[in-house]
Amino acid sequence: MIEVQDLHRHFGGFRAVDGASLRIEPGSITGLIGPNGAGKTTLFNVIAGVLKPTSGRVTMAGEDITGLSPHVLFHKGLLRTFQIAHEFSSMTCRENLMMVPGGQSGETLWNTWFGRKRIANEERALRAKADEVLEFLTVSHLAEQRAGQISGGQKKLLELGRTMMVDAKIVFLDEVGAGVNRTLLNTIGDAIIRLNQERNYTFVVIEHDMDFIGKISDHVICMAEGKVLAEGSLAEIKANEQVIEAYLGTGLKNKDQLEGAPT
Ligand SMILES: Nc1ncnc2c1ncn2[C@@H]1O[C@H](COP(=O)(O)OP(=O)(O)OP(=O)(O)O)[C@@H](O)[C@H]1O
Repeated sequence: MIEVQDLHRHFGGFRAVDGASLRIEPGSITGLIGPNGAGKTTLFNVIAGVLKPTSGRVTMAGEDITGLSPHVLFHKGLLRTFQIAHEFSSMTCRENLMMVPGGQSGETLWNTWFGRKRIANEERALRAKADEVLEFLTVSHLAEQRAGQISGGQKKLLELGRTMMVDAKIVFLDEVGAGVNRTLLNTIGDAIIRLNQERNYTFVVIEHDMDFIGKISDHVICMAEGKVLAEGSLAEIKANEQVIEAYLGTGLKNKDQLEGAPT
């Protein structure tokens, strides 16, 4: 379980996260919603070690993980997805997946000279794992395609695939649906549900698309002005007066987001 206690992240005098407290249960898929500027991404970045908190505490299975670096959290199985870095865009999708686990033997000169056979075995295993991931995500046909040339939605799938190359326990996904067509969004949603049910992944997903949140989440948390405003099922959240007010208060576009109308 991840427990966030009274977390703050300020930028100068501005309180992007302003005393947020929440729990993420193991094996759950939590949808994190809230109007634009609510502090969702900042909260993610603090939990995943990308930003240091101003104050507050984050624990994982009782262990204090506050302020640990993304690298350390990665090895504990907590990760957030990142866009494919520009330098990797000329590599194929398979190669992008094979790059994920750090510390392969091939990385040192010593091993290059003395461990050719082991490196070849490792590479074979990585390649097989990458192909298994692509198959799981139903995108085996992209194996040889350059990552820079696939669609935005396919990139999101590849980002999700990278979490499968390590033993991820908790994955934070930020706006998986932005600019992704409905068919691919369904594929991403199905992959999230299958990873949760078949491989016991825990997910926390930021998304403005309420249909998507409704489809995948078993628990929804709504943030506004850096705080947790309400928790419950999507239906409960949508009916919550404070939530409606928070969305209304930040403009019509945000209200439409809550109702699931096209924006
Ligand atoms: N590095 C930064 N420096 C200053 N202000 C920041 C910084 N990062 C975020 N903010 C501010 O903090 C607030 C919360 O931003 P954040 O991106 O966390 O919100 P969000 O809920 O993810 O919004 P959205 O749904 O629009 O992506 C915003 O007002 C934003 O402008």
